[in-house]
Amino acid sequence: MAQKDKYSVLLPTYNERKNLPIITWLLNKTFTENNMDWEIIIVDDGSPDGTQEVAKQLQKAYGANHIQLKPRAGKLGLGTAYVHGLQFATGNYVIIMDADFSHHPKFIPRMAELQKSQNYDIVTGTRYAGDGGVYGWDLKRKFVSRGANLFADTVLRPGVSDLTGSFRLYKREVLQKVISSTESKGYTFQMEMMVRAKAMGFSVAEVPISFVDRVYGESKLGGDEIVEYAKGVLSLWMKV
Ligand SMILES: Nc1nc2c(ncn2[C@@H]2O[C@H](COP(=O)(O)OP(=O)(O)O[C@H]3O[C@H](CO)[C@@H](O)[C@H](O)[C@@H]3O)[C@@H](O)[C@H]2O)c(=O)[nH]1
Ligand SMILES: [Mg+2]
Repeated sequence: MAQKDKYSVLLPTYNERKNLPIITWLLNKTFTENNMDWEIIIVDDGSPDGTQEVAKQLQKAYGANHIQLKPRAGKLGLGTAYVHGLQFATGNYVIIMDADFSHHPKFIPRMAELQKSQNYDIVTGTRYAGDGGVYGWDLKRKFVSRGANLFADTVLRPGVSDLTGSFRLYKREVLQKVISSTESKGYTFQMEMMVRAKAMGFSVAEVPISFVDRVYGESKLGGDEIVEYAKGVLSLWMKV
């Protein structure tokens, strides 16, 4: 008999003490209601706000079979947080998402269903197709995000509507292959992953999602990340 599918969620956190209990509760609810096997791998980068203490409480509440804690000593960036977390994933599918409930777990069953329908390698959430959208960002942040997508799309033509978004479902071995060829460390990571996945011939489907800006805490996206991103697009253009 085939083994039952299991979904491993990689959840990078930096100062998400207030968000973590709610996102965990929502994930548990979604997976339980949809009869899906699950685990969450929390990769906390030594958050000064005590995120790890909260994570330990959650592990007690939901069980170590559902919550793995895989912290790192300091803030080493979003891209490498996924690389770190992936080593511990026991599921045959891996979901990456943000911990600040900008990515609502309610989209996960839809992503899983679409994946199954044609055995897709990757299903990505998109803010920029169908009834997807962004809520709560100011004009400047919207402009930066749109501009970043347009820039990469024009230069690299991967044919995916949301390149910088990070709500995605992968077959585990596909994520392993793509991640091992990816060089970016920070926010550029998502875009590089998708461009490389397409270049490697993996199939990608899209689910429109609504991205809602965080309620608690602050975004960690800074000006230097934007410069890194532009550099990342151009260096991929030379390579892929
Ligand atoms: N472990 C770890 N986690 C991090 C780090 N930097 C950010 N995070 C975590 O990564 C998630 C996203 O970070 P945010 O700071 O909330 O990102 P955002 O500004 O809302 O950006 C969103 O949009 C970007 C552009 O579309 C996306 O690239 C990004 O992934 C995210 O979806 C959150 O769970 C945050 O705690 C880090 O260095 N280390
Ligand atoms: Mg956020």
